[in-house]
Amino acid sequence: MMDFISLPKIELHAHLSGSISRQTLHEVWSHKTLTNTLTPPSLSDPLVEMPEGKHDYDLKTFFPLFSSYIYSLVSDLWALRYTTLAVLDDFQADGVVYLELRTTPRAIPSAGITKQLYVQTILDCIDEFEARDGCKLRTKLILSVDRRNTLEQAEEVLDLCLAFRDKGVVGIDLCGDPACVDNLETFTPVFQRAKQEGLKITLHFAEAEVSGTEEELELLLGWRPDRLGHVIHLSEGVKKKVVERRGMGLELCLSCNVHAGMVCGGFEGHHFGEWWKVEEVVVVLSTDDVGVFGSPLSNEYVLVAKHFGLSHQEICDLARRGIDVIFGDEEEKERLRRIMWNE
Ligand SMILES: CNc1ncnc2c1ncn2[C@@H]1O[C@H](COP(=O)(O)O)[C@@H](O)[C@H]1O
Repeated sequence: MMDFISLPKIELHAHLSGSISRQTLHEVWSHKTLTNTLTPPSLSDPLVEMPEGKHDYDLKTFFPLFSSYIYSLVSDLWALRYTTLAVLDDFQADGVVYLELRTTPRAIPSAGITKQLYVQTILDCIDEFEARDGCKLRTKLILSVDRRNTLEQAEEVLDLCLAFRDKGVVGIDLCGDPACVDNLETFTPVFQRAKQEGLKITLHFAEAEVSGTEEELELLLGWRPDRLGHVIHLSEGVKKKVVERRGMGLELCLSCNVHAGMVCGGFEGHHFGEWWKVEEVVVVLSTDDVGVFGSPLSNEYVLVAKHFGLSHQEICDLARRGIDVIFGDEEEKERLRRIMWNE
């Protein structure tokens, strides 16, 4: 039996706030309860609010979880640092050697946190973590534009990407509730400027039926993304266009899609089966929100081995191919080529 935790892995689609484990959220809650800093004081224990084993959040219940609960816990510098370091620890313990974490810059006025300080704090945590003895995990940051953003807010995200690009920010993302489909054209100048500046682009793509219209997907492809996340509701025509782009990274999140009911037919029916052998694209298994959906990256590899019959060699090849589509530099790619398993 292959050791899927020891297998060196690359994670490219992980949302910071969604990657915080329930245990870590519980620790934050306990600390705030003891220090009388919980707001509101009636906020329930994460282990009660999100019981261990509950992973059936769908797209309707999932997004409010952040705005109405998790953000109330991660609401000051201490909690932001504590949870970010715990997330890095969790990925490292699962055998992840290269991580691109993404997050939506969030100002927290009650704690004196600007979006700039939010990003700086996360980058500081990454530096601190990497300076630890024996640390094998290297982490880069992607900043997310939320579909609900205004043009000004999206511009702000891009400005932050550019301001922090020498300090660990490597790309820009479009995320958020796929039911918000009206605003997208507004963002075109932002993603055009990102491209001109040489920033890498990844987009949540055809995550839900409403966000899988020909019109939307054409628009998103027009921004010339380097990678696409989820890629679920694609017409044959759009699939062909994705293939024709050659070398496009596809961040596929099996457990998230199955637990959230975003795909039909369970794991066997997941479109991983359709894409993983397509030579023109690079499939990268990803967790999306391991804190919510509960399946660490090692388990995503277990799942594809089990449901799609990948051999030991095919698992190693799948993990290594991700190197080609990371947003990190050549030096990082070289490091990964040295440490990732060939066989
Ligand atoms: C089903 N998968 C998904 N689809 C779309 N957006 C998602 C997502 N999972 C997470 N997010 C986005 O990430 C935010 C939380 O992390 P950050 O505060 O940014 O670190 C969510 O509010 C949502 O906008």
